Amino acid sequence: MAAARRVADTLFKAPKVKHYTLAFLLRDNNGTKEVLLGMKKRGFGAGKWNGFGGKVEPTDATVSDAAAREMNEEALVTVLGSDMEEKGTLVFTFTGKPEVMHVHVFQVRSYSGVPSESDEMKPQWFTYDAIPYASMWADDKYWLPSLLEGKNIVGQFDFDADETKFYDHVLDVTDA
Ligand SMILES: Nc1nc2c([nH]c(=O)n2[C@H]2C[C@H](O)[C@@H](COP(=O)(O)OP(=O)(O)OP(=O)(O)O)O2)c(=O)[nH]1
Ligand SMILES: [Mg+2]
Ligand SMILES: [Mg+2]
Repeated sequence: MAAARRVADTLFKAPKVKHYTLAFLLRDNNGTKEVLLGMKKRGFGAGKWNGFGGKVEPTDATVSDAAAREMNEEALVTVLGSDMEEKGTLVFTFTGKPEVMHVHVFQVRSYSGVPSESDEMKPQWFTYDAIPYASMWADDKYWLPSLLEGKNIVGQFDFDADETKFYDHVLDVTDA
């Protein structure tokens, strides 16, 4: 549990911590497992494929509710906070930025509606062998395969100021 210890110390020492959600919608498509990713159209991480999520707001009752709200806003589906399955924590630091990002990671299998394009995301289903890691955040290939295997993750990635590569990381993967 080395990563959990490091994450705890980073959060404890950070001048400011901002909470985010990140959720992956999963489906079984006639026996083939698929995950919904969205091409981010604006803001932080624009031009990258990612799961759905965003800032936890003071009006969200819980982090799970925030994850469901963001999924609903960005993929135009209906998901309940109670259907969000917590899968772990990722912490991101950026050189020169005092603020630390605390990302709460979820998966969800139960939803209604058809994923559709929103102002922020253009959704697309991907089979697990076709995840576009080259067009995702640099850290994702370290932990997303484990997440898709059903594992839980705790990690920290310390990025350079330009947000393109990380110079240090710790990651714990545990069975669910
Ligand atoms: N996969 C992955 N996701 C990341 C990384 N870093 C990072 O912030 N994210 C996620 C967490 C959030 O889901 C998202 C950033 O939040 P956001 O900018 O989409 O916030 P939001 O939806 O509230 O946006 P807005 O309404 O304020 O425009 O990106 C990363 O390294 N890998
Ligand atoms: Mg977002
Ligand atoms: Mg938001």
